Amino acid sequence: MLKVKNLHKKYSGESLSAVVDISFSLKECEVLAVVGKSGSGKSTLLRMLAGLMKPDAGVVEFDGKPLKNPEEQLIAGHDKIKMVFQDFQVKPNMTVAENVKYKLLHFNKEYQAERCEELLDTCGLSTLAEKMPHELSGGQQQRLSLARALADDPKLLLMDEPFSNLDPIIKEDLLLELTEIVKKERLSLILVSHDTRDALLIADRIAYVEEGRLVQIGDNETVYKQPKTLEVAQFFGRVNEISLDGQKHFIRAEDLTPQLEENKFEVTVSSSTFMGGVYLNRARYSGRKLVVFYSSEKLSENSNMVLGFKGRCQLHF
Ligand SMILES: Nc1ncnc2c1ncn2[C@@H]1O[C@H](COP(=O)(O)OP(=O)(O)OP(=O)(O)O)[C@@H](O)[C@H]1O
Repeated sequence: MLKVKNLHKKYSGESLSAVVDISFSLKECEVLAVVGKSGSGKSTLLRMLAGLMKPDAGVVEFDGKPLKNPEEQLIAGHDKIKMVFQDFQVKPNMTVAENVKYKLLHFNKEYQAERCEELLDTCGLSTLAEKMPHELSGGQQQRLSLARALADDPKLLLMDEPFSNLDPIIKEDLLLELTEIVKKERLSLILVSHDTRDALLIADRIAYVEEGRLVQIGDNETVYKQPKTLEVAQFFGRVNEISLDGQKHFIRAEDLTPQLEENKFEVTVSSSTFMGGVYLNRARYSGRKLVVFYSSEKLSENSNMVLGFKGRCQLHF
């Protein structure tokens, strides 16, 4: 449904391009997370996908037709592509239900009432229908923004760091609810995030962007287990660079195991920090080289132990 071909964008006055030759496609009902470090070009890409920013080069095709850029039409954007903004964009003087109905004004009263009820139910707002926006919590306001976006009957939702200002558990719940809503409404979703947990939680595929370039796109497990570069690997968690017998091995912290009889080496523990559920340990080997690994028990400082890793856990770039 969405095809992105060789997109390029450089802001005037900037020496580096914000988006460099990005191409990918998105299927119907697919959820794609675009991840990358701050300043890597994620938001710029999303704005071009929404038709809110003109690319310097390249095309965005939606349902087989090139997307019009803002200079080619009176109101920027596309009817079926909806960007959900973080700053809520709700009408402060209307109730929750009125806020949603306002988006349905061009329909008859009966359909308005029916669709409004359905959307409030979908977004978990039924009991709050008569509340004013200022009476809602942050999460509830985000749900209202979503309900309003859904009222426009989009086929593709675009979200830039949704729910980022909420508590982690509330955010996690909302993201899971969002996947259900997206499935129920048969929508595709592109979500921008710098948080790998968001991406793994919600996406079918992950796109990793670095310095404006699409470094890797693939299903979640592939991107995690077979990262194309060390940067992609490190974005998803701590990676140890271990030199053993003159060879370099890249091993995730969770794949370094005490007492394993494979690829073993001796370390001295320098710290063991409780992280809730696991301890994060730092240790030295071969003099001063650092490794990081997890354990279920607290380890004693300066204790010596043997760590190992399975050959199949090695990351190859
Ligand atoms: N309006 C602008 N004018 C000039 N440069 C900009 C503008 N907006 C973004 N940039 C630059 O373009 C690059 C990409 O920015 P963008 O906001 O797309 O990255 P991002 O990955 O979304 O970052 P973050 O995760 O911090 O939001 C950055 O170097 C940024 O400084």
